[in-house]
Amino acid sequence: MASILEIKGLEKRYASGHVALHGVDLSIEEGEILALLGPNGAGKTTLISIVCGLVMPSAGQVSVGGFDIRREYRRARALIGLVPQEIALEPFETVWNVVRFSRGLFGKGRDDAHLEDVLRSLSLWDKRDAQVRELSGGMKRRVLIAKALAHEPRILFLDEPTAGVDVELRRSMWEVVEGLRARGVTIILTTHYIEEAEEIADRIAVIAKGEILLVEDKARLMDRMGQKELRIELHEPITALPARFAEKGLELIDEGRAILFRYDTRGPRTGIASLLTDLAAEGIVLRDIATRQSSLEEIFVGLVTEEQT
Ligand SMILES: Nc1ncnc2c1ncn2[C@@H]1O[C@H](COP(=O)(O)OP(=O)(O)OP(=O)(O)O)[C@@H](O)[C@H]1O
Repeated sequence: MASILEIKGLEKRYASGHVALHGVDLSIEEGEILALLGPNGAGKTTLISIVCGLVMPSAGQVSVGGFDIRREYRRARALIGLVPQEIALEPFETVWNVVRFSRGLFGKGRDDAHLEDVLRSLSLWDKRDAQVRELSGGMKRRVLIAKALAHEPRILFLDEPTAGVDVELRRSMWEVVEGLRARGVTIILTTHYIEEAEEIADRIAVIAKGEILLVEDKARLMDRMGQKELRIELHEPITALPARFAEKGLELIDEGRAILFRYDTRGPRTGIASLLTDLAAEGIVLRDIATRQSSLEEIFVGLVTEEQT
């Protein structure tokens, strides 16, 4: 599939001397959802701002749909929709005018059918004549998305779409993103909520201290780096694990009612079979066993900590 965004050797040194981006390379395929995951201050907003032409890069190249963001700024920018972190909307303007003006700003001709389609897809059609100030926080966020889609961009940036919103609103934003994906919009979202990346992204890029630590297909990442946990419920609680088990990295949890065993899915042997035999030999009777894949959160924390040590 063709790439819609190409970033090569991107550097940003702010006037303060702070290096916010350090040799970033990234290629985004048309139609995918990429989550740019990183802790506070990692450089996510700086990266988006450069692609959108709001911040000047110190070095490197960025092209959107084949257009260089500096030499062919207008053509590149026309392909991008940006949903900023902060809600900045004119309170007395109607929803309809917000999207109509935004389309006009990009020099696009009037297309009421497209705007209706965008508003309907974001469940805002009934609110088209309402003023922005009358809307709930969740609706205002959706208006920001509608505004960003008004000029028919091919790529949409969502900068921390759910920062500071409650769990319910976060879920409804995820549904909106899912709907946009179904319409073929390429989406790059920044987040420091791992749960968010895990839920909606096709690929995950991890950024820390201005460097991309990895970019990988979500499922493959979880598979490659994933550890599994085996939780063994005991029939009777025990006070301590026999010494030979401590060496295997077993942990006694839930006040002696369960044992936790972490194993690597990539190894030639998991060690589960011998563990179960050994437990039986010690007279430990099992009640139930369950396995769990480690979450992206554990993978992420592992990566960022590895980088810092
Ligand atoms: N205008 C600026 N001048 C100097 N330093 C800046 C400027 N803007 C950002 N920075 C610094 O660059 C680094 C990256 O900031 P950026 O906002 O890109 O990070 P982020 O990953 O988006 O963080 P957050 O998740 O907190 O939004 C930070 O250390 C920040 O303090």
